[in-house]
Amino acid sequence: MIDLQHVNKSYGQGATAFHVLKDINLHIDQGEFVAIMGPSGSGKSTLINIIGFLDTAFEGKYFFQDENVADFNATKASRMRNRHVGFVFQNFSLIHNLNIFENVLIPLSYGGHRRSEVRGKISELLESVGLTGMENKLPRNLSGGQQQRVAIARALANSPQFLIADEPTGALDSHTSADIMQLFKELHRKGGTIIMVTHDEHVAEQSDRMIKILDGQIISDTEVAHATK
Ligand SMILES: Nc1ncnc2c1ncn2[C@@H]1O[C@H](COP(=O)(O)OP(=O)(O)OP(=O)(O)O)[C@@H](O)[C@H]1O
Repeated sequence: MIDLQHVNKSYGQGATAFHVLKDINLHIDQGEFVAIMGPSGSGKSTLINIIGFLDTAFEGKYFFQDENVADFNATKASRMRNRHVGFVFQNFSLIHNLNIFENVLIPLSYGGHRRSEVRGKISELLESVGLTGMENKLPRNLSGGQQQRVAIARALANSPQFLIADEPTGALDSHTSADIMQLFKELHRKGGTIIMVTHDEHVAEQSDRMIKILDGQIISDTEVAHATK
């Protein structure tokens, strides 16, 4: 599904150019649960920005279901993002003056759905993340873990082909972090494709495949052994 071939990315030009991603070759299939690890500044965000169609200014090829992402213009990239990718961030990125229903509605309204049409869909999404009946609450009245669950429901709203989660447990205590990882594992069991960036080895070990990046290069790409699945 995701196929990066000899991808290079530099910021700036000429003598001041900074080569961030170096000859990245990466294939991710539908249904995989991948963790990307690496120290600060190693290029993880740059890589997931390319994978999630946020950045199309790179060298090399990125085939997403046989289309070369390098050929996308801004309109096409944003359409692909909205249709195919769900984003989950460390700080949840909820809109604070909108209630939970309205936060989950945002990606659906880009897709042209009206509020009345999606009421049932939003209840189902909230149920799937364990937040049944929370529609009318404001984000500030929820715990960090619950806010991340709302963000995950919002990311799933358009039934994306894959989720990109950038340090999804980075702002959570270890107990809540474990709960959120259980939710990701459940989504993965149901067939979801998840690409997660994390600094935390314990979090990465919950995935099925660990990719380590150092100085813009993939230095290892290994299957994670699970005692029980
Ligand atoms: N827009 C930009 N312009 C110039 N340099 C940038 C830009 N974005 C990132 N960089 C540089 O590219 C390198 C890789 O950054 P990136 O954010 O991809 O790393 P990261 O592994 O995600 O780090 P972190 O874990 O701290 O988020 C860093 O040295 C960073 O300073």
